[in-house]
Amino acid sequence: MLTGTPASPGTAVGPVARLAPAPALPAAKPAPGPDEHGAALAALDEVVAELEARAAGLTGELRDIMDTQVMMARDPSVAAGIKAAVDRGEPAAWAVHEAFGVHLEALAAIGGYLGERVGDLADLRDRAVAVLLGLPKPGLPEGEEPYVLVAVDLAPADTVVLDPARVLAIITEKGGPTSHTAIVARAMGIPAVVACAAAAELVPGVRVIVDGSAGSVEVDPAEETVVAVREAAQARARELAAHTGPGRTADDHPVALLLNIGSGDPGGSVDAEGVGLFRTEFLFLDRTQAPTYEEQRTAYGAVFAQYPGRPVTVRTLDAGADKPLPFATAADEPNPALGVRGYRTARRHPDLLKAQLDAIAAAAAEHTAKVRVMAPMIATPDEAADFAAAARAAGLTDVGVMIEIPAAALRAPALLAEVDFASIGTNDLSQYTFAADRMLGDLGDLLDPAQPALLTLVHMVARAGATVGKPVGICGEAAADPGLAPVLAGLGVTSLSMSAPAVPAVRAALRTRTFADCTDLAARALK
Ligand SMILES: C=C(OP(=O)(O)O)C(=O)O
Ligand SMILES: [Mg+2]
Repeated sequence: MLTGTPASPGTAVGPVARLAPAPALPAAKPAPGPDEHGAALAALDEVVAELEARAAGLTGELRDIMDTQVMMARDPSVAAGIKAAVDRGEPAAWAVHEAFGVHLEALAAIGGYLGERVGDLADLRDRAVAVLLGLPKPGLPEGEEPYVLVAVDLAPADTVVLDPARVLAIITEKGGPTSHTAIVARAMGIPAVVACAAAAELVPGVRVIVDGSAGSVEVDPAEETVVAVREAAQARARELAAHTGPGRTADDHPVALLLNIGSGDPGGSVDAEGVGLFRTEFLFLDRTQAPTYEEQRTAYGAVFAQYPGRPVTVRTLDAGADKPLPFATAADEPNPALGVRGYRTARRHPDLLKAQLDAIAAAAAEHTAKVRVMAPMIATPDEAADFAAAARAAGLTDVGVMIEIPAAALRAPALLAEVDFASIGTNDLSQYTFAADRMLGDLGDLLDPAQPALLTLVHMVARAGATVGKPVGICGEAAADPGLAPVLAGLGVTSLSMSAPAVPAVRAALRTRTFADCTDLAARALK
């Protein structure tokens, strides 16, 4: 039995498949053939064709990530670098390696968001080199058999093409519960265990049982165990399907179940009461300039159209830190998580916020969705008041703030006096309460949303909301945890917002307890 950090709930059984490693250039360099330049370009064409085929079935943010990678492969300076190396007598694989290497160093030196694309460029290089050396391409295993994917960590380009029909579960040696891998796995409903260092020893083909709720991996289980796990999973699926409709406890205390959406909106057909967090960053990422007012208005309208009569909570741009933007974020901040990010971006770029609020208001006027708007990373009542004034000036009437900074939770009554609702972002609130980088798997214990200090802050905000009769929801990953949902309800939150696959288990967890059970659990959790 191996243990790691639970990252996406559910159990699965299947054979291990590993992410193919990057190919290494052989120590002995062969003499160049007659057309090394042609061979190198053909290998690059093959890689591009494959990436384009992957991109074809995608939309939104995932599509953008793939398109950018294709653009990198097509960059004329890469072709020029290959030609120069071949002219100096390098064989094709070496020429490709060298040409990409120059760009890799340059990107890494720039740092920030561009620096983070180093992995994408290295992936292109490795794919082309693998073609030239006749080795398997790095990345996801090929073939049709479903498997349990094991990796050190997953590159964004790998996570975007994960197929839930083939990937039964994910185990990574690194990564934390709020890492990219974990978020994508939860959004796709794939069980996952991260920060499982011992997974390094798992050999391809061995059968494992992955329990994404417990964070455990059983290696080579007995047949009876496999049968029992499969039966339990089927029974669980039947139990979840038995509950539908709005979120409420066994004695009908309402806790609204809302969706977290971004570019990949699951649409209005999901059995949820509306949208609790519409992340708008996807419109702004991978671009050199902000999207225009018209572009934004169209994009927001397309989402509002999916939720007639239901709440859609739009979060204004949350740039900076893990989401740097060339036109909005300074590349040289020594500590971007504590920098000019989230709502603070409006200090330098008030025009960005104004255009966004205007576009949201214009799109809202064209649809019946109950559009709410909230700002990320609000720290003080003054910021809440300024944001509320800007949103109301744009014509928006239901205005809120995210509580992601301990200062905001501590002053919740004063903040709530300025706005209509609050939504607690537990991912960042954990990070700032525990001074623990939300991406670090090593600090998973501190980032555990059941930490009493975090629950104490949630309680303070929920109580402040109850006192003045204003809703206080949670839209961080804590809201997707069925084990924690009754505790959060008992602390007094009025809604839980999560990715679509998480809704049924959270709904069932609430339905099977009375509100008195929930308050009792909450009191015990606080202790
Ligand atoms: C919901 C949150 O925002 P994000 O994950 O987008 O920072 C959060 O911080 O909990
Ligand atoms: Mg946040």
